[in-house]
Amino acid sequence: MTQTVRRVAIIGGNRIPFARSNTAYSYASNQDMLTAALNGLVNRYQLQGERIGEVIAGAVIKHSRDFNLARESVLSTSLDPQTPATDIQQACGTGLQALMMAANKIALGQIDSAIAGGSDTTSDAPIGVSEGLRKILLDMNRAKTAGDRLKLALKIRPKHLLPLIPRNGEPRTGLSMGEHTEITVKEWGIGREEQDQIAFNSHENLLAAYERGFFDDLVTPFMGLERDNLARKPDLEKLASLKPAFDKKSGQGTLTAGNSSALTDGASVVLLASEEWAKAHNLPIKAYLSFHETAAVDFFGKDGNKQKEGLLLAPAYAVPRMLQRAGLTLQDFDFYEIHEAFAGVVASTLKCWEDDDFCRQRLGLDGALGSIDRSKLNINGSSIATGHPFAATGGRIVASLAKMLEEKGSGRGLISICAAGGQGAVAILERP
Ligand SMILES: CC(=O)SCCNC(=O)CCNC(=O)[C@H](O)C(C)(C)COP(=O)(O)OP(=O)(O)OC[C@H]1O[C@@H](n2cnc3c(N)ncnc32)[C@H](O)[C@@H]1OP(=O)(O)O
Repeated sequence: MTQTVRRVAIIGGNRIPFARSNTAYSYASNQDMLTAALNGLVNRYQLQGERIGEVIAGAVIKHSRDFNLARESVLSTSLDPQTPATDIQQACGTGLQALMMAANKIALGQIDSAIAGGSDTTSDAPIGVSEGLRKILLDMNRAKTAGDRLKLALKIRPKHLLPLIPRNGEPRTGLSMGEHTEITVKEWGIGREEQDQIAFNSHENLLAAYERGFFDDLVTPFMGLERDNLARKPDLEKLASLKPAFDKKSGQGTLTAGNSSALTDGASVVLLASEEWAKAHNLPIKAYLSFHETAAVDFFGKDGNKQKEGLLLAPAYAVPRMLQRAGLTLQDFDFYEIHEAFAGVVASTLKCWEDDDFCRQRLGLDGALGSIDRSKLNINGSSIATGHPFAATGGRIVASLAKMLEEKGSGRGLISICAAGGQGAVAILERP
């Protein structure tokens, strides 16, 4: 039996405006937000009653009540309830990873249509209870008599009541994403000025994109919010005046609240399909997802490995591997969408590719990949200005890039997303 691989079409996406945590969506759950993003997509492409091949989506910060978040959200929309749904998690790579998995099923002919995306909220982060209290509560739940329950309740001590607040940290190192990035920018000699300029461009580009109506058919208002509420008119002097946010003591810290992505709430989804399905539904194709790749790095020096790598630098490895498979160079792109976890990550990643020694020794190439034309980088803003609801960033980027390619008429765009756990997810979208 032979198996043909089909092209995977991006029809389009939808997201709700992203909100700085503890602001507009303080009382929204992941399910509320993912459902809103899905409903916007359903309305835009008239998918009411449609049985989609599969919905794949996830969240990084989840309550146990979320269960299969993707399925529960599907059941809250007007999609056919016979639409199967799968929940996934790959830290900040979740949205793009969901898309890759859905694309592979379409490419192999297992399904004809899919919706992929994600949702995240740090406003509604689960607060855990201490291990001691958890054990007592479980025992109380199993206790047969009121007396037994009371005996167990009397074991509760003040120390048991300390809550477990989730921390935005890397479990194996105990360092936050920002602390890791401070190490990376020092290693790569990335200065404050370059980081602030990337942040400035992000806000300026996002605001300009909103003004020219670029997001009119990509963003559905939610809970009274019409635009990403972290976007602000940028001011380089103000950016330069902000104090270091993660390295506060050494006097050498360069990451600030201005050049880092902020904790954010939001959700995004993308509709993808086979060409046949798109044609049968009379839906124009914006772009094709032609290549994708993931990579992981040893960021903590397992077994004394001295060649440990920057936590958020895995895309520096994933992109060259993907370029090799695609037979492309780093310069063969009209658009570069590099997720701005921190401006310092964008600058460090670009510097890796410009560095002859890095490319030879770590990537095994014949020489540096070279520079990109920075005027093609994140031209409609990225995570510093929009905000970064972890699992929703992949869908935001894919939907925006597909629309940019549609507007341009033809071309190619590179997506690069770094993720906690030392991982990276990257992809190429093309419009012939
Ligand atoms: C793979 C990945 O993606 S890893 C990334 C995962 N995400 C993260 O790790 C989140 C990182 N970010 C954070 O933890 C937080 O946003 C922090 C620590 C950087 C900043 O948090 P906060 O201190 O609460 O930020 P806050 O929004 O209050 O800003 C601090 C100040 O900077 C100012 N500021 C922030 N951005 C800007 C800007 N663009 N221009 C001017 N001023 C700004 C604020 O107005 C505020 O000023 P004020 O104190 O006078 O009110």
